[in-house]
Amino acid sequence: MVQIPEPAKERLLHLMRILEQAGEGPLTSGEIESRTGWASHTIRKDISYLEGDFGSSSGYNIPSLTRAITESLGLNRSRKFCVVGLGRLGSAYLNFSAYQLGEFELVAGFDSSVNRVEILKSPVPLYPAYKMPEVIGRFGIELALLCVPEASAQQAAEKLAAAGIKGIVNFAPVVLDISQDIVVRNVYVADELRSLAVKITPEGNEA
Ligand SMILES: NC(=O)c1ccc[n+]([C@@H]2O[C@H](COP(=O)([O-])OP(=O)(O)OC[C@H]3O[C@@H](n4cnc5c(N)ncnc54)[C@H](O)[C@@H]3O)[C@@H](O)[C@H]2O)c1
Repeated sequence: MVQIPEPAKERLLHLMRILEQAGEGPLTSGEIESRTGWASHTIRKDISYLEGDFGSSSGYNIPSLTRAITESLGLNRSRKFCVVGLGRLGSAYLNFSAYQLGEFELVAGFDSSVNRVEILKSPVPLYPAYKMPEVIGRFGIELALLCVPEASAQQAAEKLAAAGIKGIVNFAPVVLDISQDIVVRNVYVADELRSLAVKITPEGNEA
């Protein structure tokens, strides 16, 4: 199988979201360019990593291209995930409707506060944090959204690692020090704002 470079994978994931919203199609590389700002040759190069025939002169066939991206990126099977830390942020993710879209299945929530677990209304079962090893193993949970305070994040991540979790989306503003076998994505709003600020600041302008 062709090795797809990481930046191309990121763009293909973004393209998948565009395809999901594009309706019947077909969709031309020019239309993709105008929605993303990526150069047409970059789009064509990214799509060339995929196996199959999606058409291109009059536009890409949306269902075929979506299927090819899904298969090439290994997204063609369902994965179970949990939310750890059920405060303001974590409890919002418990009810996020996008999870009903398919490939990710929310199966459990955990919090160190037994009281929180008992009072919160949730579409999935909630457990005290000490049950993470048992529940994660029993359901085969692969991924976790980590929504605990900064001071608890490292310890909670270590517990998730010991329980066999494979990937963590870390919302706490701390860089986790855990096994490199576990994939971590850090999601910080402050970083996104910084990234915007960098982009809108003219080069060399220190103000
Ligand atoms: N990434 C972002 O852009 C962004 C935005 C907002 C908040 N945050 C971060 O998200 C985290 C959660 O924020 P919040 O406002 O929901 O906090 P919160 O205080 O409302 O909730 C935290 C929850 O985590 C639980 N908890 C604490 N230690 C735990 C552990 N070891 N195991 C399981 N549960 C544990 C607490 O009982 C509490 O219910 C914080 O680190 C915050 O800085 C990030």
